[in-house]
Amino acid sequence: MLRINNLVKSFDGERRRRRNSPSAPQEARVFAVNDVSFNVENGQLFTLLGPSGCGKTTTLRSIAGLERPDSGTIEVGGRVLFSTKEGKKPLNVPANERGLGMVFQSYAIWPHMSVFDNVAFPLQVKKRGDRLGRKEISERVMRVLETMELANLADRQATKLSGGQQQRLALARALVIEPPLLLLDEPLSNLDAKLRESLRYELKRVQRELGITSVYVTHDQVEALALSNSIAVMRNGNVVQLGRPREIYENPNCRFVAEFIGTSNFLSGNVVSKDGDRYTVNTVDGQIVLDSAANLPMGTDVIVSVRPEAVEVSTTSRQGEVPNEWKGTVLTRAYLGDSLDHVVGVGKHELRTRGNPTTSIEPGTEVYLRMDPAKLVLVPVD
Ligand SMILES: Nc1ncnc2c1ncn2[C@@H]1O[C@H](COP(=O)(O)OP(=O)(O)OP(=O)(O)O)[C@@H](O)[C@H]1O
Repeated sequence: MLRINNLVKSFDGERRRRRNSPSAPQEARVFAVNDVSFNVENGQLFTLLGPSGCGKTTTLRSIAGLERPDSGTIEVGGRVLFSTKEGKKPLNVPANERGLGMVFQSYAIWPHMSVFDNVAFPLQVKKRGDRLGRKEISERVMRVLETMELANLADRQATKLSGGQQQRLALARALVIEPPLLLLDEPLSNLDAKLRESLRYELKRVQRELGITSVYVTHDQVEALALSNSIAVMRNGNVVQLGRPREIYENPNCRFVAEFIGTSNFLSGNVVSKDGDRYTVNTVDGQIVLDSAANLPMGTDVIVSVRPEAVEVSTTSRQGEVPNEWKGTVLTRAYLGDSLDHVVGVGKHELRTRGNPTTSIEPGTEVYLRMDPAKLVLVPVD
């Protein structure tokens, strides 16, 4: 449904020109999007995830037609919206002719209109040939309002809605034109945590029910994991990893991704032996064995990423029965409601563990940490 190929968008750097030195050099151009390619299948929710400034919004705005890329191609449903293919005339379909649905962080509903009119407006301003009759508009608006659970508020003035209802209205307005592609830029970030969580599921339900292909921008990894069929993790204008949520969480391909998605312990070491998929890694505090499909030669410097939930903490030893048992001392613990974290000092390392809240061990206690080889991830050194 959506194909992005080799998209590049740069901006002028800041001109450090002072009044007394007008010839001061301009800073290098900022490559907000630097050779980004990805495809989104029909009916999928695809998320661009990354820290502030990594190029998510610029990618989305380029798809929307609100930024003019330097080069690349953008295709929606087989229709080329932007292209700078060599030897061909550049093509750039204006934003208002792309027919895409957009929802932004600031929901920008029209305050002087009712809920119904807000949703009807995009249909009423369609070009004469494409315009629907009054009855058809009314039916379509009410259908979308029902999906968004706003039908009973159709006559209410838009400003007299709660934040969550206003955001649902913004979504209804984007959906009513039945766009081939829906673009969402941090649509939930203005809402409080509880509302954000409930709207997240609502959004997923609507997206799945309507089968609408969507591109979602967020810096919130929990939101990305909960909502997406696929995630592209971005850094400095590049996509560093692209995959399904579980793949990205369980098999981050570099330290940046492992750090950005969830919490991880990192153990530096080097490969001392390899037998099939089973690696042995030496660290300053002991050996670790783990399973990895990576193909790394002996002596390679690596990082072993250990998710807190992959570490079992216990006051009794099973030395000799299971691999990867390390002895340490509990430094702190934190009760998180549905789980309990211990931070355990082992030599030079401090490892965070996460487990059932019924296991709570006093700081200062000597404990044994056990790490399941199948749950550890070998991450190449960046
Ligand atoms: N109009 C502009 N002029 C100059 N630089 C810009 C412009 N828009 C974006 N940039 C720069 O491009 C880079 C990517 O910005 P972008 O807004 O796409 O990032 P983002 O990942 O969406 O960040 P955020 O989550 O903070 O919105 C940043 O370094 C930003 O400063």
